[in-house]
Amino acid sequence: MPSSSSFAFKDRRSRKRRRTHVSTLIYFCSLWTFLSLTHASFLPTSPVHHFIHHQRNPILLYTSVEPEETTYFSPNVPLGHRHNIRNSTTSSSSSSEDEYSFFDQTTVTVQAGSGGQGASTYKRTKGGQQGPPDGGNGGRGGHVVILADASMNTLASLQRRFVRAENGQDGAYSFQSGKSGTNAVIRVPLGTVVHEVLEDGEQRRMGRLSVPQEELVVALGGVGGEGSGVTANTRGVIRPRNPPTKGERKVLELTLELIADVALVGVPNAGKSTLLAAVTRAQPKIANYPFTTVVPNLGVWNPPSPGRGLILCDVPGLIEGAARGVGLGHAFLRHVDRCHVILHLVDATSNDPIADYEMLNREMVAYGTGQLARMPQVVVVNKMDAYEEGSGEKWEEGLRVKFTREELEQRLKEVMPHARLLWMSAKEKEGVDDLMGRLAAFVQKVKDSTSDTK
Ligand SMILES: Nc1nc2c(ncn2[C@@H]2O[C@H](COP(=O)(O)OP(=O)(O)OP(=O)(O)O)[C@@H](O)[C@H]2O)c(=O)[nH]1
Ligand SMILES: [Mg+2]
Repeated sequence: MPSSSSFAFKDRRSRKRRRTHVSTLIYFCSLWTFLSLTHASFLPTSPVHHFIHHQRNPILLYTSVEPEETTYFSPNVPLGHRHNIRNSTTSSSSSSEDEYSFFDQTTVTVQAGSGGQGASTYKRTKGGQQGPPDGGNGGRGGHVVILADASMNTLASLQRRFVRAENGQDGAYSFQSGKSGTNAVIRVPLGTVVHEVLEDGEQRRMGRLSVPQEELVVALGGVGGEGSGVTANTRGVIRPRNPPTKGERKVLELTLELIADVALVGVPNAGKSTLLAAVTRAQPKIANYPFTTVVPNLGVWNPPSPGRGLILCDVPGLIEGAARGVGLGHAFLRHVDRCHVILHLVDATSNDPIADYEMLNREMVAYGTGQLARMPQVVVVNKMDAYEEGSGEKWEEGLRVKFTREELEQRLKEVMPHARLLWMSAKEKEGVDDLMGRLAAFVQKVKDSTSDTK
């Protein structure tokens, strides 16, 4: 039988335990209320939390339990996930913008470095007295230099719109001249022409970079200030008389001029890039959709036996209205203009190869002063493998030929100014060597005749 004192002890103990429980409960309830008001998103979802959070920051609203079906951009997608989606769409949209802009012309502002200050110091003699002036000259400001880089083929990488060279360092005591500022180097592809844009909007040609590693100084750095020091050439001055000068600042327009022997011209998907890849080491993008090429690609074809090679320019596909600028036609036709010979590729599997051929010639005649119309043209029908026997697989791939080979040849010759028509398959590399051999001889003839007439 428990004693009365032990009963009293137990009673006190159980009351104490109850009190502890109640105070713990009160503590958790108040903590709950506090957290729900301040950090609602960390807590399990309840309509109250939703409401509070929604009011404060609807963008950050998401449930702690991910909904079964998440829709992109829904506020219910966890934040990290949503960020990924956003990033990927932003980057893809910007890259597609990049792809469809034509980077052969850009404007850049350059600022050469200013000269450093000349020092105005005096030699300290043993007794702490001031000796003769010993200030060094300020360093020269860095120049802005344009450098021809053979590994580049567009101005696309020139994202910086403002280029600044380093300032020269200041001179110091004991005849220490300041270090010259480092030059700023702008790398551009070969064939870049540099113009200075003057204040009245007029342009002054500064030069063209055509040899690898060629340099063009476009903005001169400022001259360093004169120091006070006595040297063999200067008598020493109490205060430097010639202050440093500022570096030049210029607005430059850079234009990429591609000069090739042969321009590969054709409607989108004709196989121009396939031909370039087949005969040169260039690796243009090739795909079965129009406008795969958006920037002209250059490639060098080397003949099998030693001789003169050919520079080929794969011009992006041209469409109706190109001469008026449709589909960046102006920019592309400008490159055709600078070549010696046009290689006109006709796609045998097009819906209407003859209409394509005539349309392209119309555009070339309409472009500029009509000089493209006078440019010699070699016509070649591509994708002749589509006619080959057993071309069943090709039909499955969706290649269709509207006319037989003879019909197409006859119809083309009816609209062509001459009867020299070549056939090839750029993909299967059939007829390609023959074409290139003839082309090289023809280009040489054209070059010889133009140099004769000059
Ligand atoms: N069967 C066959 N397909 C070819 C031939 N030449 C090119 N193609 C295909 O035609 C499609 C277009 O080729 P591209 O070389 O990208 O055409 P492109 O003229 O450069 O096209 P754009 O850059 O859009 O102007 C690709 O799927 C090639 O594989 C060929 O001789 N035979
Ligand atoms: Mg192409």
